[in-house]
Amino acid sequence: MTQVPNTEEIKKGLAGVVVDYTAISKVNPETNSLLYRGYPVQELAARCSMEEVAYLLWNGELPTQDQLAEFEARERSGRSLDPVLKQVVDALPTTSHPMDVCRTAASVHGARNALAADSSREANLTKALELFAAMPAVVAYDQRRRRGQDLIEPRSDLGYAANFLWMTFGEEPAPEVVRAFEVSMILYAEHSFNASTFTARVVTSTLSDLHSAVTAAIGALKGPLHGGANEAVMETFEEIGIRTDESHEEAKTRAKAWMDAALAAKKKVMGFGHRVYKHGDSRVPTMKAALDDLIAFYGRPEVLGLYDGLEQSMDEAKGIKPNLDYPTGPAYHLMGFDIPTFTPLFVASRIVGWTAHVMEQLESNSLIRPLSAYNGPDERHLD
Ligand SMILES: CC(=O)SCCNC(=O)CCNC(=O)[C@H](O)C(C)(C)COP(=O)(O)OP(=O)(O)OC[C@H]1O[C@@H](n2cnc3c(N)ncnc32)[C@H](O)[C@@H]1OP(=O)(O)O
Ligand SMILES: O=C([O-])CC(=O)C(=O)O
Repeated sequence: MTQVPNTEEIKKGLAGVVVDYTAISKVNPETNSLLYRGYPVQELAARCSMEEVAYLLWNGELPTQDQLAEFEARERSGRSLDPVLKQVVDALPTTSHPMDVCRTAASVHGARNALAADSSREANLTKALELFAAMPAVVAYDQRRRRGQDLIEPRSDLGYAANFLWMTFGEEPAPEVVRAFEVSMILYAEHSFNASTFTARVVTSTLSDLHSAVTAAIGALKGPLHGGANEAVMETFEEIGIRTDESHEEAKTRAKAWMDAALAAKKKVMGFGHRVYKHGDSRVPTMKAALDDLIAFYGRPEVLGLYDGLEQSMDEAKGIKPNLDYPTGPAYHLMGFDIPTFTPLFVASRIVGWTAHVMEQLESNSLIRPLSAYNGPDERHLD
């Protein structure tokens, strides 16, 4: 390609630009499908644990029973909140967003890691697993301290998803809730060259380290056009008003009226639309089924009414479909998470995808450095 920028080649937002190969996941908007290392994500969500999916994304194959046992043992041994990290978290104001706490925690993890500067695949696999194991404690404790509650120690008899809920709420979670939560974690784990993963790859392409890449990716995920949308969805539900005494139909009617007014005011409604999927997000049906199970479990038809009303009105007015952040928002609300904890939950899961991409980028690295077309003042000189 010529080094003299051709303005006709400008692709704002890199829309439609194919930047590199990846063998980690395949997003196919034509068939509305998503494969992790060749496996449909729906099959993985139905039949696998989050630990198995993490192993698959990092290693390319599902684990044997022995490999899984070893992997689980390592994950379980890394779940406690490092006392130094706890001091750092405690020193951060509760007015800060929990995503700022996550970003700080990832950075502190790197600064305290003996392997920080070692970017061999072996060291990166170790650091990725350590971060994956440790982040739930940060997310769970941060929500608890904001509620004036103490740290809960992890339980090594529970799987990743059940332990995450245990450390957040200090109660043995119901199997229905664990399953819905685990499905959300699996669906959030990986999605090719999305903005935060691309950020991680850009950082890695400079031969910087894994924790720097993850820290930067957390910053990219925070925005409401990306991961921050799951929080914004629930803020919309709250703005419309969640009335537990309302029927499905009553709630749906109010939600439709809210959406009609929002679209008439040319508002962008978070949780809808996607850069790649234009006919619906491949993950939504699976997460919607998990949300339906939660709604039945908690007996909350009015939440479904709000969900259906917004979705239907948006579809009728603009034909724009929900993305994954749309069903996860109300699902996390029903599970009892506070809204500002929603995007940190996404972080805890996406750490797997980001770090898989860090390792892949290093396998055939090329510095990521596109061109720009200058449109500032013509050359001029100091008087
Ligand atoms: C897990 C995830 O990160 S999924 C994404 C989460 N993000 C959100 O939910 C934020 C809301 N959605 C959006 O802002 C967008 O749909 C994006 C950023 C996700 C994708 O954006 P793009 O591919 O750049 O599409 P773009 O924003 O140009 O939208 C195309 C048209 O659809 C409209 N549109 C897209 N999404 C929405 C929405 N959520 N609400 C209202 N209108 C929308 C745009 O206004 C635009 O209309 P126009 O052509 O009349 O100007
Ligand atoms: O792919 C994207 O652009 C955003 C997304 O859905 C994700 O990161 O899961």
